[in-house]
Amino acid sequence: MHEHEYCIIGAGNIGILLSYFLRNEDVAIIKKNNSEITYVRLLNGEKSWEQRFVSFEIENNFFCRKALIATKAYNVEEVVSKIKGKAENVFSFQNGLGIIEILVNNFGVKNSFGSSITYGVSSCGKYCTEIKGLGEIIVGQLGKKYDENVLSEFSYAIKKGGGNIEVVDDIMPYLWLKAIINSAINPITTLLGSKNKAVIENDFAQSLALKTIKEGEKVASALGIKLPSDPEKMLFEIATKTGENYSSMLQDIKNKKRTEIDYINGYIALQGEKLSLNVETNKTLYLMVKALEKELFIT
Ligand SMILES: NC(=O)C1=CN([C@@H]2O[C@H](COP(=O)(O)OP(=O)(O)OC[C@H]3O[C@@H](n4cnc5c(N)ncnc54)[C@H](O)[C@@H]3O)[C@@H](O)[C@H]2O)C=CC1
Ligand SMILES: CC(C)(CO)C(=O)C(=O)O
Repeated sequence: MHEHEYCIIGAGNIGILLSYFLRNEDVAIIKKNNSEITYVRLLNGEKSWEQRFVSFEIENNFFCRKALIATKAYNVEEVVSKIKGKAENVFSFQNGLGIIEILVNNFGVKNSFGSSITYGVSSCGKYCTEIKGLGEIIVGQLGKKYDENVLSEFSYAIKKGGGNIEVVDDIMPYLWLKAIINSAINPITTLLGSKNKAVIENDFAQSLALKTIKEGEKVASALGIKLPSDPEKMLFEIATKTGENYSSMLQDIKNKKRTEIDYINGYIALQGEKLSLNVETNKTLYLMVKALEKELFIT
């Protein structure tokens, strides 16, 4: 049986970024199929790094003290069903909402950790990822820090590997803040086929983005979630900082891959509807992106 301190599930962009920060720890990479991972590679400006890791399939017999789920949001349920009983503490790194709840339902609140990542990484080939924008990892648990030891071990290891990380008391407001920003940038740039800067430079796109954000703020507030910063201000900051990038949703559509819209605008709209709030803008953006996926035969 494989036993490791860290298992990174998913050797995509975020999985490789995490493997880089944790390169000196006891790490295994868990992959989807039996394709051989000879090494993973990360490009950071002029610098390039590559390393071999122990890797095996999720069906194998293993036990991990910390399992880091680095798949897309729509793969989390399946991953969780496959690692139940094989992992002690489980971390999620997905954009969007409703993910940490899946962990809590399966591993309990004390062993579930959520995060919000503002690094920007994109693929540069098989098992290769490129850092496009520096950011940070904000990590925490639901409501409060239940396991300070696990949080500090993880944060110490990431820092040692050169990553920026902040541990917070309750991760939920951070997850909502990031999701509200994504709810404005991602679908609008996807539908326009534009870079992120379109939501600030195109005045029509900007007013749609601000309407979307206002709705998300209303839903969060009705749920009693106090956002850690002003999402409107953050929209301008993030769209400026990542202005030349294409959002992950637009990249997914360009690559004919499923988007995470269900976990962003879809989730916000659903919560808003349950509270009888007007969430028409989020609902419309959700339906437009789902319609686009269908037109492109993406399932
Ligand atoms: N790329 C970025 O800059 C950022 C991404 N995120 C979030 O991180 C998450 C991951 O994004 P990326 O790394 O870009 O996606 P990706 O598509 O590059 O990587 C996902 C990986 O998970 C693997 N996977 C799927 N199911 C699996 C299974 N059952 N077992 C093992 N591996 C499995 C896939 O084969 C793929 O290699 C997404 O939710 C995204 O929104 C968050 C912040 C920034
Ligand atoms: C912050 C932003 C919008 C950067 O592109 C992002 O998280 C994404 O594309 O998913």
